Amino acid sequence: MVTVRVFSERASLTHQLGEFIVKKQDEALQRKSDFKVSVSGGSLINALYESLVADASLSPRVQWSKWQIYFSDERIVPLTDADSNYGTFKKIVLDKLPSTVQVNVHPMDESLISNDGAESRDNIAAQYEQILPQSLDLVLLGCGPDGHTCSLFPGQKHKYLLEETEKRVAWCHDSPKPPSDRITFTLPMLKDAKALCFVAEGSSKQDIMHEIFDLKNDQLPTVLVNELFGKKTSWFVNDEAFGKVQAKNF
Ligand SMILES: O=C(O)[C@H](O)[C@@H](O)[C@H](O)[C@H](O)COP(=O)(O)O
Repeated sequence: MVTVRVFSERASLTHQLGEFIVKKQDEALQRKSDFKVSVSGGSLINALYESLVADASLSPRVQWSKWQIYFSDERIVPLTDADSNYGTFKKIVLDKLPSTVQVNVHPMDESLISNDGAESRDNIAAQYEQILPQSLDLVLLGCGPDGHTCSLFPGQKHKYLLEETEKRVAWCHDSPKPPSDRITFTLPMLKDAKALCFVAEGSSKQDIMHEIFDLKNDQLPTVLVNELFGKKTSWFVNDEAFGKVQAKNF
């Protein structure tokens, strides 16, 4: 059973998303000295800016210096490339913070990119796995119109990613969403996280929301996440994305 929150106003969605994240931060900081969170790419990053930076009632409650920030998936490009999830997060969120704020961010090691070949790609994933904690306090996720999350894509060609039981970070090749070369958290990494949170907005997500929440097509990575980790999984969606969903219980 997942928790789904549907909003008609963008400002309410981003505010409640921010409240949710700050609550997870505060709970983590009651137990220990830092808050370990991972971020995905795509439209989520703009929502995070609205929630955590632009929202004047929430931004003072974000204890950035205690955050350890990782990436749920990353495109294998230099960190300054327009396609880099780290680069986008830096530009949209981190660069907007006052210069006095210190944040601990853990991007992919870009010095490993120049070597070609499968072995080196596997090594980038393995090296990223090395720097990850055993358990993240919160994993922030997007959902693509094909039902992917992180860089776990549906379909036979990418089944190896969903079938991974050992590696916590894997190399995703031939991604249907460019760029084609990526690293991604796998299900074992998501399994050990304390909480998972999806954000999905807009009419381009209508058909896939229907497939996820009404048809529960278990070939979709997002449905697998809901089924395997439902209790700790929350969705923040808007009316437009949820326009075709009939289900009332999730
Ligand atoms: O690096 C990536 O491509 C993302 O991490 C990816 O998994 C994203 O979260 C979804 O594709 C949703 O993106 P949108 O919200 O932009 O549709």
